[in-house]
Amino acid sequence: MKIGLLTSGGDCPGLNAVIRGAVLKGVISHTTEFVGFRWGWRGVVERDLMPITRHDVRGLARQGGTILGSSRTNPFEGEGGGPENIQRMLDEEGIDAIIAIGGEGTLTAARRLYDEGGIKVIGVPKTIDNDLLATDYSFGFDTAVEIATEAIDRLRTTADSHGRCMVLEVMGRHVGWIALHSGMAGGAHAILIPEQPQSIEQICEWVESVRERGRAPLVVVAEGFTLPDMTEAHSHKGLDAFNRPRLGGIAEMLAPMIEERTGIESRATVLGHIQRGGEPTAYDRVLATRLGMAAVEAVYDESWGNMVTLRGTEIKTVSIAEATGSLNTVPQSRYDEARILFG
Ligand SMILES: Nc1ncnc2c1ncn2[C@@H]1O[C@H](COP(=O)(O)OP(=O)(O)OP(=O)(O)O)[C@@H](O)[C@H]1O
Ligand SMILES: O=P(O)(O)OC[C@H]1O[C@](O)(CO)[C@@H](O)[C@@H]1O
Ligand SMILES: [Mg+2]
Repeated sequence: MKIGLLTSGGDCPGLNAVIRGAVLKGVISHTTEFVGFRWGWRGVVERDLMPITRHDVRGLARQGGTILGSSRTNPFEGEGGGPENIQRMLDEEGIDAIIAIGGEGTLTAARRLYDEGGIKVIGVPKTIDNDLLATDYSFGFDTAVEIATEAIDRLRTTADSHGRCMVLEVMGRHVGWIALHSGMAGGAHAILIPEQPQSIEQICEWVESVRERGRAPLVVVAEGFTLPDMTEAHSHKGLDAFNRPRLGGIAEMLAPMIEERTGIESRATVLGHIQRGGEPTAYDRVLATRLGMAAVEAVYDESWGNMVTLRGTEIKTVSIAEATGSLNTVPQSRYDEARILFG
């Protein structure tokens, strides 16, 4: 059995741990050979691959990024794209199956390749945003929350020194999980997420009540948050490779609005890709390793078109089609719980 691995979409701490988990499981429990496609689906379409041995994955569990590289290439486009060309390439390379590690887009593409051309593919979900419905948690999320929480802790001391209001922007294109968890962990005085538009008046009310108690207000905002009069998330950095607006900058918009209305000197910090870089936490290393191992088992079970997933504490297999239908948004009850701590 020869398996091709690829990592696609935005990178995420834990991708290398998945690769290591898969390779060790395959080599130790079976006699699997592995190759890696470089730069996600681009490596599939352009036949850019490299062998991966047990030696190559040594020490990888703690290494951030992905040794294979990633991109947002569409596997249905280009000369070598589409199920027929891909199947021909797999046959010529002697590759029996693909394990695609990626977010909702990557997994959707994987499922289409299976549905439309019978490509033998298994998915592994990744996203720091934790927005995939079929998995209770995705690896990378815990690491991002740790980094954001550390940022809040650091902002708090400088905010206290100057009596300033700090607005920290974290990632979260469609959902506010990183903001919610880091905000709760760091004791933020307001958490603003895409699922819950809030008026500037309400935000300022929270900020002023913090000041009245003699504290320096700390607001955490997800990049996808909107004020009620905004029709889409704030973006001023153009489009990404898949023609979606690059988000970022809502904190820089909110901080002067807060300062103007409350008279409290305010500062914005955009955490950005720092949340996606560096070593994964122990939790993410374990989760990613288990998912990598389970993906290899799913290949031997011929569970094509499915992805591995965390359900409670168990790793299960679910249909990608089911998994990518809608997003894992922050439920109202979780926001209401956090809201008790605001102001
Ligand atoms: N419906 C689709 N059909 C075919 N290809 C798709 C589809 N959706 C996405 N893709 C391809 O998969 C690539 C990866 O998707 P995307 O850029 O959304 O990353 P992702 O895997 O969802 O990770 P991230 O969490 O960073 O968004 C896209 O750039 C696109 O080329
Ligand atoms: O790496 P890029 O293309 O800037 O993507 C950024 C996006 O990727 C994510 O980090 C993960 O989907 C989002 O939170 C963010 O909007
Ligand atoms: Mg995506």
